[in-house]
Amino acid sequence: MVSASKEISLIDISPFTDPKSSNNAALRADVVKQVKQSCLTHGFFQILGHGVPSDLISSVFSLSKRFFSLPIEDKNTVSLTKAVPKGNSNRGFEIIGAQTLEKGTQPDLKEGFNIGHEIPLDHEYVRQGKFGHGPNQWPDEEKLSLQGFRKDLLDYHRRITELSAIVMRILALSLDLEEDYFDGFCKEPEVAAIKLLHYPPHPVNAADDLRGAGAHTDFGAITFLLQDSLGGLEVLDPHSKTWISVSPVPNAYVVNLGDAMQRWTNDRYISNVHRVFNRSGKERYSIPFFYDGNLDFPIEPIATCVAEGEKARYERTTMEEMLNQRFGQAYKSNAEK
Ligand SMILES: O=C(O)CCC(=O)C(=O)O
Ligand SMILES: [Fe+2]
Repeated sequence: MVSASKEISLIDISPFTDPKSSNNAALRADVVKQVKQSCLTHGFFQILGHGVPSDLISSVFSLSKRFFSLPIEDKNTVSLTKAVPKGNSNRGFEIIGAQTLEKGTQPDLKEGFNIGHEIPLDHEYVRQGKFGHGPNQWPDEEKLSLQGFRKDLLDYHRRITELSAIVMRILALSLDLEEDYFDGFCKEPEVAAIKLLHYPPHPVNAADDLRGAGAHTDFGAITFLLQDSLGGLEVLDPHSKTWISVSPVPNAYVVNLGDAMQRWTNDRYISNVHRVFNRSGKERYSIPFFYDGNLDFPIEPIATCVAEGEKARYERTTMEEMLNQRFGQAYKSNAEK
């Protein structure tokens, strides 16, 4: 059963983004309280007042639609299989079925395009063979009528990275930490990545084990998702174990916590299970941004999240170890088939 999403709060974070209200302590405290409540219950909320320009959001959506509507041969000019270093970079276009996010289901009915911070081939993460890292692949804008693709996507990457740092500050405050507690986590935005996604309509007679995106939790710290007006994102309600559909709100971000946040908070905050079915009968587009910080940043329960007498539920690990393991699983389950 899927119910509507009044459970997922819509929070105006402008007291943290708009200089006009940013010295109003009461408004800021109210935002922190609402965010905390959402993190404790669903690990999902939506935000408005985020400051990312709506014309940039529209442009990124329309570039994404133009890209995915190209013939497969054109999309394959920037195929993930051509990314360098070979086999180790996840920058570029991935075909329908490249990922299987839920074990035991068919490969996901979605195609994607991964774009990260612009890094050169001699960047230290690339030289060290860190998984997923390589230079971006850019389509030929003139030939494929994608003028502005690179500029707008990089602009978007910069804006959403800035927003992520602000939301991490709100999260730090919600955990009774200094506002700048997580600042070191994303000193350099190499790891944070945009994923353009396209979901064809879910076939009416599809087998039971077909998903747009299979049930999963997100790998990193926090995800900022733009979804179009069609809906289709579902979040598991941890109490009733029913699926809640996340209603699209124009220009709002769906924000959800990833596994690193659940570990930091010793399970107080939830990295919640979610999935996608595009039952709209139309082409669905969404744009997640995965805010995964510096690879060597330690991930272990934070002292304020472990009460006296309580045990830390997780060993110390790093962002790199967490990402390697989860990425490996999501792509490996296909390779094994
Ligand atoms: O497309 C969506 O609405 C969600 C995608 C998602 O959950 C993911 O890529 O991790
Ligand atoms: Fe996700």
